[in-house]
Amino acid sequence: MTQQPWTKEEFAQKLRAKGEVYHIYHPFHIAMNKGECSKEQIQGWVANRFFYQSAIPVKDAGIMANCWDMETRRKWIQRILDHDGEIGDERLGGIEAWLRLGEAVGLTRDDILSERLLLPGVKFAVGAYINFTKRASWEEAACSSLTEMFAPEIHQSRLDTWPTHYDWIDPEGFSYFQMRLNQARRDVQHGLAITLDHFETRRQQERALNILQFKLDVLWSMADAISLAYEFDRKPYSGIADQSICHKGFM
Ligand SMILES: O=C(O)c1cc(C(=O)O)c2c(n1)C(=O)C(=O)c1cc(C(=O)O)[nH]c1-2
Repeated sequence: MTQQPWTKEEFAQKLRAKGEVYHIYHPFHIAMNKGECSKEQIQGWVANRFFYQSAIPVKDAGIMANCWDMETRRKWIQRILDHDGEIGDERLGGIEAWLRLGEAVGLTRDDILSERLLLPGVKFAVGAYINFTKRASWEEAACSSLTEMFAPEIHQSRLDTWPTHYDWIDPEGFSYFQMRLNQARRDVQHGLAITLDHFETRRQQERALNILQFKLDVLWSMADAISLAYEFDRKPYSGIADQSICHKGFM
């Protein structure tokens, strides 16, 4: 027997309920916001998360390349500009703001851009996200961005706790988190409207929940890789080879 679709309110509620397994609850992130991370752990997280940051506009350009709806593209393009910044606009793009966060935690730009601290596990998780959004329809890809529903809370928790716990971090570095509060809320309004309209049958709605779970898995896997390397001191090839080995390219 085919099950009745959930109403839009019920469906939105089910999507929001997925926040229960957001990476804000990952032990590494909990420790980070309690002030329990060392400088090296914070640096490892910032350098690795940079790869996610720099992948976001590539991911969004891929979504736009699959999208024949002009109204959607006119809104979606803003996500690329938020991260890349606009020529002639003195506001920081997200990628530049993240590089400044890197400097604020004591890394050089080269430490980050050279990818020498990048962990293969983080790279694979980010690659899975990019590849999913390339293959999926733009509506499904939009749905996969909905972990952003939960992101303002994690950005806010960093703004609330880091300045006291990590007073060695130059506060200028926090502007990325500040900027994302409103940008993420606006992105979510758009992504959620697409999702609620597109996934109509119960089967489709369940698929949307599965897509959101996929994205939660991406984020959790990144945190796992960072935690293994920096919390449990088990970087890849630990004890057998140079621990900064990681293949280049191949996305
Ligand atoms: O710091 C975080 O925990 C976090 C999480 C997420 C997320 O939930 O995907 C994003 C961001 N930050 C972020 O800064 C960002 O620009 C972003 C874009 C997207 C996306 O899927 O399109 N997620 C996120």
